[in-house]
Amino acid sequence: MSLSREDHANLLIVDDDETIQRLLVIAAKDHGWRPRTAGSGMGALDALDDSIEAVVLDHGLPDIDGLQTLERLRAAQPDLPVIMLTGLNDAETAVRALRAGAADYLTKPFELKRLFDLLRQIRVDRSGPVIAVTGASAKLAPADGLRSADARVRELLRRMEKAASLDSTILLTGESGTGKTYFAREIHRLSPRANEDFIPVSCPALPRELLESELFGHEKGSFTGAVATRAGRFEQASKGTLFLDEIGDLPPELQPKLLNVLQDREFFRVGGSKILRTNARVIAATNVDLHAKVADGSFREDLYYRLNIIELHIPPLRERKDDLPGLTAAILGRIAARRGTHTWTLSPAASEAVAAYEWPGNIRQLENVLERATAFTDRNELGEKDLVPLLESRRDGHAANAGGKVRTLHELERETFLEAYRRTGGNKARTARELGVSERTVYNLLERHGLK
Ligand SMILES: Nc1ncnc2c1ncn2[C@@H]1O[C@H](COP(=O)(O)OP(=O)(O)OP(=O)(O)O)[C@@H](O)[C@H]1O
Repeated sequence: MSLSREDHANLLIVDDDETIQRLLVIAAKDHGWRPRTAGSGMGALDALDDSIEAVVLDHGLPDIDGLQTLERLRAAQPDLPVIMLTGLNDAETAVRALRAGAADYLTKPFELKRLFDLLRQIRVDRSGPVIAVTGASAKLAPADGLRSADARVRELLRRMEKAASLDSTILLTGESGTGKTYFAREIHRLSPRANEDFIPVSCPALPRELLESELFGHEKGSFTGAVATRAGRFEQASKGTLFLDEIGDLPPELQPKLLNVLQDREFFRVGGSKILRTNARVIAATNVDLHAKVADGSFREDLYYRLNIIELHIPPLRERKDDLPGLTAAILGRIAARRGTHTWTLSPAASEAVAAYEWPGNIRQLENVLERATAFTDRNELGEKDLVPLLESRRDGHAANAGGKVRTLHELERETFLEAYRRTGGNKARTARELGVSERTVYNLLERHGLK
């Protein structure tokens, strides 16, 4: 183990190859860093202290490997950005490093310039309040959602961008309305498949037989109503991205079929006997705890691990309140652009009300509230009065018997439905779950009460 300790070092270089160590030290100094070196995983842990701003970590180390070192370093300092150096063609390690929280990875041999560009960006990210992610997305116009004032979300964005280029299956987790679909589209947009199709499929929206046919296609005559042969979404998305929303609702009968297609890329159409192949990249999303579903036997463990190659968890809005001003401005800008009007600002009191609220329906609810608040004002500034009545408390709305007046069943249904629908920020799947009905019933209710 070689370990050189310099006071106030801010970059830890971990590599057992002394030539590379020396090279990196010289380059680091040239780029204004104060390097410290370690030649092993345990050495890296010894060398870590609060002054270290970032780590460059080789995977092939003599004692504990780079991934284990990464895990221990991040357990010691959860926000520590680590750039992993992996071997050529070692995509698996790269994926595992990103899953374990690496900020980025580089395959050896790499250009020093690329490494120090990444390190510079890490510094910028850490010092600036609102930044755009680097790399592929920087070449495109940075989307609103790819900015964050929250360190945890910035890290997520970096991992997301990296994962976009890898073609691996991704599992997006997070509460309803946190932006899983939005992120899935962004991942597709940042991926090499950007010019191909992005095909979303909502698992609970269809009954089992139709979902199977939707995903895998069917042969003519394979069931009543199958009047013609139809290609499924896996075929259509073969060059692009297939987004499986609410994957936790995938019926048990379809889980083995999805597992097969993820493992072997092969499947049959419903009623078909010809093996078909697909190259679709799969992004799945869930707002339920799939672990718990595995534990209670309603979701296959092997499928869970197949889907969860890279997990990206989007925190709820109440845990990233620093992002509220940026998201509010972005959403207001979007509404203004759509309506062809000026945009709006929030008065200090309105901003405070927004910040104090818990946003159970997350970004979708924020969007709905801003849509409604801006619909009825001629002013450029939204005040507390424009917003507060739209921020419902969970206890509100139980007006089934308000004023002792007897309601018709139709009215009660409408109120109960609307309450759940608003509380979930207009999310149909979650409304369905809250009310214990199917998602199709939610569509019927919207229709029946003239809310479509
Ligand atoms: N980062 C963001 N910036 C701006 N708008 C966003 C962002 N994330 C999400 N949104 C908007 O918030 C709304 C809800 O997002 P989205 O549908 O992606 O959530 P979701 O997590 O997929 O919800 P569900 O689990 O209910 O399907 C969308 O209209 C989306 O455009």
